[in-house]
Amino acid sequence: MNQSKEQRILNFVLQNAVRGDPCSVVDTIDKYCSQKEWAMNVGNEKGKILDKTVEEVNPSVALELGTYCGYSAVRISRLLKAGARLLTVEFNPEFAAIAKQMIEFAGVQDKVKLLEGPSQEIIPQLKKKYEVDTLDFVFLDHWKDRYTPDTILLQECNLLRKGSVLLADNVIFPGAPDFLNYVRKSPHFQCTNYPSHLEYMQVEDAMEKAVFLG
Ligand SMILES: CCCNc1ncnc2c1ncn2[C@@H]1O[C@H](/C=C/CNC(=O)c2cc(-c3ccc(F)cc3)cc(O)c2O)[C@H](C)[C@H]1O
Ligand SMILES: [Mg+2]
Repeated sequence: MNQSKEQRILNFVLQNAVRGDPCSVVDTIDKYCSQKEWAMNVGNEKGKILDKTVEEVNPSVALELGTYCGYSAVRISRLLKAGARLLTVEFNPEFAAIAKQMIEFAGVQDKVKLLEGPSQEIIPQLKKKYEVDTLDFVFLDHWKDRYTPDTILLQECNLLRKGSVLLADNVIFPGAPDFLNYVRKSPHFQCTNYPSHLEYMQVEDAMEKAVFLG
């Protein structure tokens, strides 16, 4: 049975990155996906916007929707202070298994909890089952038509507090038009757009930051 692209990415990391070094894992994925096979990791250009936002927020509790291979989970968790944690949600078991190995190889497993299942089921469990009070930071990078329903669900579950920061990937390409419409029209969010480019390509893309106002 021939390997999946995601398995090939993981193997390339296991053979070429430095175990326990999250930066080398991120750089090695970027090397593979820019030179050999494109994949939908946030990439290095938008990754720098993600880094800056995470450093600004300095979250104690962060949530990621759409783990995929674990690129942004490793990228985010490498910046977290001692004791801080990232909860990352992935409903595809094959991708969850890849991401788990990626996270462990990078040595960030103590900071990252991978929750396997659909976000619409996991989000309502965060308070009771995963002992979350409120979320300081949320990275949205799953199916683009799920950004809005999950943002509404986060509010309904009282998981956002005044100052909680949402950062959404791909608001230009593939695009998340209803999400942009929702957060920019809502009196509960203060939005900022960060123009960039699609990972590993010269296609325009952007990230949107939406700060919850309470
Ligand atoms: C209903 C379940 C919802 N709840 C869910 N709960 C848990 N996990 C979920 C849920 N919904 C999805 N996931 C997981 O998240 C991942 C999905 C990620 C999706 N990302 C894109 O589609 C994209 C496309 C392009 C792109 C650009 C140019 C192109 F030409 C082609 C593609 C670029 C990009 O940067 C992109 O992030 C993973 C594959 C999938 O299993
Ligand atoms: Mg993306």
